[in-house]
Amino acid sequence: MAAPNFDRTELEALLSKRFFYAPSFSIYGGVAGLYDYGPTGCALQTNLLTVWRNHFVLEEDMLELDCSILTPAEVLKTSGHVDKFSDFMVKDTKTGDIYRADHLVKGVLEARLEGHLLAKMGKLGVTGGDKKDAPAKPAGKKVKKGTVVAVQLSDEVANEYQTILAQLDNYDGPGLGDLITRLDIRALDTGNPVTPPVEFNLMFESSIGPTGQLKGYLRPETAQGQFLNFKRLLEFNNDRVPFASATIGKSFRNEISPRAGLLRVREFTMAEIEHFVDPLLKDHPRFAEVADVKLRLLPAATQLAGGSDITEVTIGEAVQSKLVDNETLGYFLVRIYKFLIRIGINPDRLRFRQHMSNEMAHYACDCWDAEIQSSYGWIECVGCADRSAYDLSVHAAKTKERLTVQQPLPEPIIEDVVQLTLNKKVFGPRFKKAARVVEDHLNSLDESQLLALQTQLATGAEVPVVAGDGNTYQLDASLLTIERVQVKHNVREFTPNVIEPSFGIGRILYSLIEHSYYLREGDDAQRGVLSFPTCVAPFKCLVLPLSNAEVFNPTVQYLARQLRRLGIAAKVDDSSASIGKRYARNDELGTSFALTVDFQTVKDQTVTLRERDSTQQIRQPVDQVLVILKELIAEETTWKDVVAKYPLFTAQEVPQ
Ligand SMILES: Nc1ncnc2c1ncn2[C@@H]1O[C@H](COP(=O)(O)OP(=O)(O)OP(=O)(O)O)[C@@H](O)[C@H]1O
Repeated sequence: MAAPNFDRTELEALLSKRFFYAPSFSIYGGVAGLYDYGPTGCALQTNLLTVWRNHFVLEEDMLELDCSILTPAEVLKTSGHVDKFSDFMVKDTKTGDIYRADHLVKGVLEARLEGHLLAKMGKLGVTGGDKKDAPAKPAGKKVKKGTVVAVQLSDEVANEYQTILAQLDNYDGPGLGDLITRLDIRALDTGNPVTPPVEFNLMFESSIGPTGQLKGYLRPETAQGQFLNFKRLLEFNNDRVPFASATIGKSFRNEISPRAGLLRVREFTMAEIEHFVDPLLKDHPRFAEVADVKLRLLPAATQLAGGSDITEVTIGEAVQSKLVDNETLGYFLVRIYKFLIRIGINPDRLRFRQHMSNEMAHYACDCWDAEIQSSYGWIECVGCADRSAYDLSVHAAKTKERLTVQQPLPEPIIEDVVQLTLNKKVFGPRFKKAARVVEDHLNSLDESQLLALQTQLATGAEVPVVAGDGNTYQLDASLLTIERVQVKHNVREFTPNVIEPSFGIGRILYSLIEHSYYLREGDDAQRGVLSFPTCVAPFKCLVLPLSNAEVFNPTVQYLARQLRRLGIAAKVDDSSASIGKRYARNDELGTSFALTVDFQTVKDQTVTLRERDSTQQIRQPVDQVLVILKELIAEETTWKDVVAKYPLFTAQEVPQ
């Protein structure tokens, strides 16, 4: 749902005019899901990432990495992406248009509910939907695109639709297929029937090197590079956990149907953290600092009951009641919240949604998405999952590298274990080339399986086993011994668990733009303003001479030089447009402050300083204004404090 009076078309026109971002390759017709950032969007993204680095990497003492994007297939096979990183798609049976299955179900059910609402109000409504957002037409009826047909549903059916929508992320492919058949879900744009859902892997495939033999993929997330460097990172951190690594970089996903601007693209910047922690010690040393922070939570249980009501609790309470699995996960939820608020996300349009069981990877023990509400609805912008020991374990098993922590124990521990010892003199000659595969099979047996084998061997019989190559081998008691022994441990060895906050920067950036946008009454028309907090504003200060009269040049040049020296991103606008127009232009860019040089400046070396949102101005000597500006940008003072200290300068005193 959009903010009141919000018009996305107007905002998109502003973003295009002020070159925040634009479709890539547009003069060749463009490619869906690929965007170029212009000077304004680039500056906004850079500032957002600077805040991110300060907030996470510096504040939490994280180890930043920059790893390869091109990834050998073997790595992503081991991580599970080759087999499971997919979404379900359906095809319009007549036009061949492709839809992501869950998005189609959502679009159709939402349109039916909207039609139901209109019918209840006794109206035939027309929504402003365009082709891509067009609600479903009733089966078989020809209806103009963008039209919602008022069709009253029974309360029972309407309730069922609400419940399905609340749980949609919990449906797998077959589940979506059942819904499509049972509810007669049809293509949004044509009303034609669609095919059953089929799985589509989202990774872009490539080959590395000239032979084409080494298959690879463009990485779909930055996490794997961090896991593969775990040993080096651990050593860098003096062999101790917890610690966190972080990466900012591009990821690639061949999205089935990218239709929502920056929110669903095929190439995007991610900022990901992997926090490695002892599985037995998931408390967090700084949890007390955040325990009282209240978050808006949407628990899995609420969604499974078909609801969407927010539970507002402190993170301390949420962890204590086990709603949030552990302190470290809770700590990161608050840190994510604070980051998003800091850059200007509206806290009332931010919630943390817990994953339902089917939605969560089988190895994850708890997962929450920071969802931000925009005109596109509630959109996941940050995922925060406890991935347990999955990633390090699978890479260790595949590569035989020890991706574990060895922790010296204060007191040695004596442990009873079942030990397998091979009689190598007999084992090697007996199995020859197959010795390795039989040994691997035996090593893969757990204690109870080993004990069962020992019982069988003790009878003196030959025992057949099927090894990893699919062949059967005969074992007898001369080949091995299995016994219970006591082992003394001086170190504890464990695979750390990983808590992973994963940020989609483009989604955050777009949501921030929507939350910052408002319209202000101008002299002739309403003007858009992007009210970015100064820390992320693409440009902090505009310098403008009243006109292009020569007399203003020395002060304008002086101000520009001083702002450069202070490291303040500024723009000089000496175009011939009126002052009002130039202010308005910069309000659209989200520029926080403006310095105006006028005839009085020439007389007494004073300039005006204007603040974007209040449009208030003060007038002070040039060097004094620079000091004030520096303090404002460093957030050492606020505009409220400034106007409490210096008299306001009224607009009519600046001729326009
Ligand atoms: N196609 C995309 N375009 C832009 N950002 C994306 C895209 N896919 C994922 N992200 C961002 O990366 C973050 C982490 O990715 P994750 O794998 O958790 O997303 P996801 O659950 O696959 O997203 P979705 O269900 O929306 O496709 C998301 O929170 C989101 O901000």
